[in-house]
Amino acid sequence: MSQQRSGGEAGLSTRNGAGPDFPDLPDATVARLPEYLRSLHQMLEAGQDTTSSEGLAAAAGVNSAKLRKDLSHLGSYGTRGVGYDITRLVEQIEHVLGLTIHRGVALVGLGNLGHALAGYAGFASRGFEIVALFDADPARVGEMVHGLAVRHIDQLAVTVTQERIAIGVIATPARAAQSVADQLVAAGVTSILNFAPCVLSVPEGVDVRKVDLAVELQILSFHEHRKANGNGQANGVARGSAARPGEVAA
Ligand SMILES: NC(=O)c1ccc[n+]([C@@H]2O[C@H](COP(=O)([O-])OP(=O)(O)OC[C@H]3O[C@@H](n4cnc5c(N)ncnc54)[C@H](O)[C@@H]3O)[C@@H](O)[C@H]2O)c1
Repeated sequence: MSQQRSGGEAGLSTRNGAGPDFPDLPDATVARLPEYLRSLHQMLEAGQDTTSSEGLAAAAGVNSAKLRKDLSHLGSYGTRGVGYDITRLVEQIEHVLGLTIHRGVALVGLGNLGHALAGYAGFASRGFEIVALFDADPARVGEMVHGLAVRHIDQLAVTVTQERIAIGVIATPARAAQSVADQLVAAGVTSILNFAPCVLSVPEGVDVRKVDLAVELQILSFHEHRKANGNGQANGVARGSAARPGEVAA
C-alpha cells in the first residue's frame, strides 16, 4: 500500500508530533505496528501472556533487532528473561495508532469491490466500523448491503457531519475518484483510502493511502522474472507471440 498526501506527494509521514504520548515514529515503524498488533492478538487468543522479541518477530515476519528498535520508539523494552507483556504492548500500540478512538468509515462506490469491502468482517474486528455507503447510481441507492442502505452521493456532506465520519474509502472507477475525493474533503474527511487506480490530488493536511493489488502482482511478476532469469526457468506463459528464453510475460 502506498501513501500520497498533500497534492500527491509520495511517502508516508506521521503527523503525530513529538512527545511521550505521540512519538514521532519512522514511517517504516508505523507500517510494521499493525503487523505486530495482529500477531499479538493471535497470541492473546491462544492464551499467551508474554512474548519474546524473537517470538513476536517471527510471528510478524520481521527480524528481531528491527522489532526491538521499533518497540523502543514506544518506550517498550520488555523484561529480561520474561519478554514483553502482551496486553500492555497491545495497549501501547493501539494507543499510538489511535485505535482507541472510534472512527467511522464511509465507503463510496458499491460495485463489485464495494460490496466485498462492505461485507468484510476484518474492519470491525480491528476497530473500524463502516457507518455509511454511497453510490451515484440511482439503481443502487436504497439497496441494503450488510445491514446498511446505500445513500446517494449527494447525501455525503450531511452524513459525514451526522455520523462523524473520519475516513473515506473510494471504490469507484478511476474517472470518478478525484471528484469523490474532493467531495469527501469538502465534507471534512481528512483520511482517504483509495482503491481506484489513480493518483488523487488533495490539500495539505489530508492523508491518502492507495491500495492497488495489480501493483502488488506486478512486483511479484518482477521477482518471478528475476528468478526466471537467474535459473533459466519461467513460471508463466509469455504473452504475445515469442518470448525470449528465460523471459516471462510482464
Ligand atoms: N485496489 C485494488 O486492488 C482493486 C481491486 C479491484 C478493483 N479496484 C478498483 O476499484 C474500483 C471499483 O471496482 P469495481 O469492480 O467495484 O467497479 P464497479 O464498476 O463494479 O463499481 C463502481 C461503483 O462506483 C459507482 N460510482 C461511479 N461513479 C461514482 C461517483 N461519482 N460517486 C459514487 N459512486 C460512483 C458506480 O455506480 C458503481 O456502483 C475501480 O476503480 C477498480 O479499478 C481496485
